Amino acid sequence: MPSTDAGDAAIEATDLRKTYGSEVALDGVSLSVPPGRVYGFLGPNGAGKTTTMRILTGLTRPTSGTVRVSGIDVNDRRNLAPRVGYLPETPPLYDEFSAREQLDYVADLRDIPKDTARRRIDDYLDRFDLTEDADRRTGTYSKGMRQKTAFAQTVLHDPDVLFLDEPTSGLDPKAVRRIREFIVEFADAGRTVFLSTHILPVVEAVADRVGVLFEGRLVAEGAPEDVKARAETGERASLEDAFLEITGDGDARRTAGPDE
Ligand SMILES: Nc1ncnc2c1ncn2[C@@H]1O[C@H](COP(=O)(O)OP(=O)(O)OP(=O)(O)O)[C@@H](O)[C@H]1O
Repeated sequence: MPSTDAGDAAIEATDLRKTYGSEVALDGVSLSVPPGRVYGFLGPNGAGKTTTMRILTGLTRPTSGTVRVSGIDVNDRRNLAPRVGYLPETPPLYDEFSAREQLDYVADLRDIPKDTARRRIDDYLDRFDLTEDADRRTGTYSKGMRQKTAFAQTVLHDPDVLFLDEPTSGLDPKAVRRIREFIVEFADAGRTVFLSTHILPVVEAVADRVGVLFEGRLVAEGAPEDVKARAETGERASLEDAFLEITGDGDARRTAGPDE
């Protein structure tokens, strides 16, 4: 069957606009992510990243524009839900459940067969060093333990496209590495990750493509090397240098010196 680039995209967003009263949160955002890629989504506070992710996962309706994920219109929630995992910035966990109960509960909601669910739950608990605490209430967990539990519940149904909002928030270096490894393995298996984070070294380590959102517009997009090349600091520029240049904070960085 002949195919087009648009038809093949894992995420295809066209001219997204979102207004809240007179506030313009998104002002014509279009993006396309092929399967098997990791897309790093950057932007300063208030740029519209969360709004974009909620629209891409069908949780918020855009004022105008369209989104297809895995070829499915995001308004078609019944067909979309099994294909997509979304880790929001503040993940929903029931304090009174243990990690194991929380994951069992999500497996049930997702109709994952019992044997598969048990195997995956044991695997994720082990992978994220939660096995020993798996039967303790999540309400007694540290922030990092809650984040790891939430990550496991986001991927438990084996989605095709993963939307991650600050997935390494509150995690120790070992757990950050586990998440990075997971993202790379996931993409190597032909699946897609849309990763929003302020932790630029994580993006540099895993992203194939980077988009920078600023005041509701995608102001830079490309391979991390190409986006970095936009920084005036030249060859040795980091993604952070480029981010600060692109979002207009380059002056602050350049003038900060030992005299200040
Ligand atoms: N429900 C809402 N009602 C009114 N304004 C909103 C709402 N949600 C978001 N906004 C506004 O839209 C803009 C974008 O917010 P959004 O949360 O998407 O930014 P963000 O890039 O995710 O920021 P951060 O990095 O701080 O999480 C902000 O000006 C915010 O005040």
